[in-house]
Amino acid sequence: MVLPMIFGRWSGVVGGFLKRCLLIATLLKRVNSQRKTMWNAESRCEASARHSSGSYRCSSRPPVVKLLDSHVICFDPQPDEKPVSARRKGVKPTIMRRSRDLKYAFDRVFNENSSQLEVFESTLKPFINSVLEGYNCTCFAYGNTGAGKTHTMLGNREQPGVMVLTIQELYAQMEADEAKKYDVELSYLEVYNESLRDLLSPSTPLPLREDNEKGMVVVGLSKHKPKNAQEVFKMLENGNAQRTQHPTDVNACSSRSHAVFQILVNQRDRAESLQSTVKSAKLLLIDLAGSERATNTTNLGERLREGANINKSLLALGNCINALVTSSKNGGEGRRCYVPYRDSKLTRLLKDALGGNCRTVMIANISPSSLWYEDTHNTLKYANRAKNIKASVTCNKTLVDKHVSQYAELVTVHFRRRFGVPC
Ligand SMILES: Nc1ncnc2c1ncn2[C@@H]1O[C@H](COP(=O)(O)OP(=O)(O)OP(=O)(O)O)[C@@H](O)[C@H]1O
Repeated sequence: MVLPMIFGRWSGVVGGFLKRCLLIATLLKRVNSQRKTMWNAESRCEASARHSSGSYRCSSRPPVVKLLDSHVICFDPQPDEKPVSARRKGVKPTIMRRSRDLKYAFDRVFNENSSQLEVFESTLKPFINSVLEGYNCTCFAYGNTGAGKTHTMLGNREQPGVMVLTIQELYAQMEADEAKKYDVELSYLEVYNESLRDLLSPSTPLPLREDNEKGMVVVGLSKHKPKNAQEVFKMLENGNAQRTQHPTDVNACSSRSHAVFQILVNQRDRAESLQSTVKSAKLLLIDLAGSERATNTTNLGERLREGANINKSLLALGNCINALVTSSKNGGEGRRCYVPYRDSKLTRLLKDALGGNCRTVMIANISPSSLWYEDTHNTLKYANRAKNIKASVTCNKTLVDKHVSQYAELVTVHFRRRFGVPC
């Protein structure tokens, strides 16, 4: 069933830490060339079927958001003025509540007709070059349950999401680069009810440890070395089949866990020399579970417990964002704020992505329906705050000197190449 636009889903993108200045710079505070915060915002509305059982039956009220242009979205807009003739006849306005007319600006706000490709091009595509240059990057989708996060991140066969498009583009660029040798390692896990589970090699809950050099390490997480994009898609599919999803009254296929897909790209020069540059970068693609109000749902038992854990971790994420924003504001004056990363597994995992050496793009998915009035407002406030986080990013590059014992081997290789002797 195709429903009118008003009942569809809107998804938004708030992007951050992009080095290139894409869009609305006016709201963004720049520090220096290495410390720039950029955020994108997108909003899309889908004229698609909606799971609308029980209390989620579609409303005929006007949408609670209005796109002013590709950078600004208005929450709770003033209702359009009624024609004078209608007012004279005593026709009541359709919206009785006081309009707040709040405007939020982001790097990019998409409309209901934006394709997955457009979303990808404004969010993750610029990150592919960054990853190949040795910068850590993260993309995560945030929003209330049923707002379209999984659709944006994973999509489906007809409309592949940004994760799929990113993998495709990443492999295309690596294969086209003849000067470098790439080595890809990936892992896929979920945070379910505050425990970590491997999605590619199901096991008991995994512990999380902090390592001085490697950052956060999930002990026992399986690592895989795909040879091409097709193998990555297969792993992604297998992992998604293992992910905890259950129908709720909001979403027939609701994600009950946060899914974290990690790709580690190592690269070095193909040409043999005594000194070579090794670059490595981590790309995290995260589909967060959706926030849900117990009063807005009829979830009971296990679903209610899952919902409470999801909300708890998203609240912890919000607290970290608040603290990081305060730190960014105080940064210049030397006052740093305590960031409560340890409040949840999710924030511990995302520590580097949020406040470390990482470029991050946040995708904020929202619904235009007045049924989600408070949730949509919260998502916009969340994203609006997050765009003020400033990151300091550096390239993960090491110069490797060959050991003397390897010199003889190198000389032989050069000699053979020069005289056409097969190695
Ligand atoms: N842009 C879109 N185009 C077409 N269908 C969409 C779009 N956004 C969402 N949907 C559909 O809406 C439903 C709910 O979306 P989705 O599962 O992505 O929500 P979610 O935010 O991930 O929810 P949860 O947090 O509960 O997992 C799905 O059936 C999905 O296919």
